[in-house]
Amino acid sequence: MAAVLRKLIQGRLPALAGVLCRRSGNEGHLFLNSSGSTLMQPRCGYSSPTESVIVEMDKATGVALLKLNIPPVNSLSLPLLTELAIVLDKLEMDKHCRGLILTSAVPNIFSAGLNLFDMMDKPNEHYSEFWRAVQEIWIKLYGSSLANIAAINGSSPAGGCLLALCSDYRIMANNPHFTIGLNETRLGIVAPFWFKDTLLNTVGKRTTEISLNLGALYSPTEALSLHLVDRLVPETQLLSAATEEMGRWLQVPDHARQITKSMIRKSTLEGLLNQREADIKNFVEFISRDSIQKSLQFYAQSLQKQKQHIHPPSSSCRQQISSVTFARSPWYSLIQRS
Ligand SMILES: CCCCCCCCCCCC/C=C/CC(=O)SCCNC(=O)CCNC(=O)[C@H](O)C(C)(C)COP(=O)(O)OP(=O)(O)OC[C@H]1O[C@@H](n2cnc3c(N)ncnc32)[C@H](O)[C@@H]1OP(=O)(O)O
Repeated sequence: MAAVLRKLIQGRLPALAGVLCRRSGNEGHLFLNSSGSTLMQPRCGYSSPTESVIVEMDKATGVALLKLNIPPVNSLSLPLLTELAIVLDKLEMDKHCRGLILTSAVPNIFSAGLNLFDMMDKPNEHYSEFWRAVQEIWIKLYGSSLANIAAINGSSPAGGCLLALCSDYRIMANNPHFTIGLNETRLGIVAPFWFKDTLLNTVGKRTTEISLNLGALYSPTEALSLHLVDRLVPETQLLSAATEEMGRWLQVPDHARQITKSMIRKSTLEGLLNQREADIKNFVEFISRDSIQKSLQFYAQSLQKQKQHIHPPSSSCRQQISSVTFARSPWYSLIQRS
């Protein structure tokens, strides 16, 4: 396949060769070096020593099922991001692997997004390392050469939603208790430009404007209507639906699908690749501000207080979910106090 890609890029798509050469530090993904040769490392196996990331490889189909497994909420901590990066690299380098289904081993939660505690009360060096790891996962997933389907089997706020948005296709369990969206503004923080771009590429400008400004979290039905997800299925059918959908993606020859995907995503990826260090600097400067730290602390405390004061939603009533979500906002805490 490397030879085919080389030929295509050198012969028929010369414009791509220059564009795709920049990510020499991210071997095995959709990127080629300037001479057109692939940057993939020798093929090797993979494993997840701590089982935070469970990988089940179907050798017959070449599809890897990757389950995030950090109870209680699959929050994306520095160790989890690091482990996930290693697993993604290994899958990308596995010549038998053609597709990836991303899901969660934790009931009712896909991922709660970035670990709040990695963004609170830490030295700047930690923020910097953490943000580089977040960038790395986005680059690896959004730029993956594998066909990638998210089987969203639970709530998926903020960074959890971003993980799902990196996939080529999103199937969500149709459970009205689950929510999905980029809710950063509700925490008093700002989704970085590449979160915004990933959403924009998926749902368009107007929906992005509304969703990001309001920090909206959507029910599965709402998410479907906005094309934030592509399909809803009953929870029990999620994995079979994802596997069936994967079959459709794998009917397309890999090289054609990969080059098409890279053409569509490369300018968005380059947006970050061209300014990673500046983006890290911005993040560290932003997150270490006293006002932002206070917002995050309010928010983390409000999550914990919910446990003491609010019973978990017991009916299928969406309104209840929305009010719980809003009640978790630091702004709500402030309103309550005044
Ligand atoms: C000049 C300007 C330039 C601008 C530059 C911009 C630079 C960048 C800015 C920064 C951007 C940063 C981007 C961040 C993206 C994120 O992902 S932030 C994280 C957002 N996540 C959330 O809001 C989700 C919060 N969690 C929930 O809503 C719920 O927990 C849940 C719906 C996921 C699950 O609910 P439930 O099952 O009821 O569990 P809980 O009891 O709520 O939680 C259990 C347990 O987990 C803890 N927890 C929850 N979420 C997180 C998390 N994200 N991180 C760490 N821990 C979390 C929760 O506190 C509970 O802990 P205890 O058991 O009480 O100890």
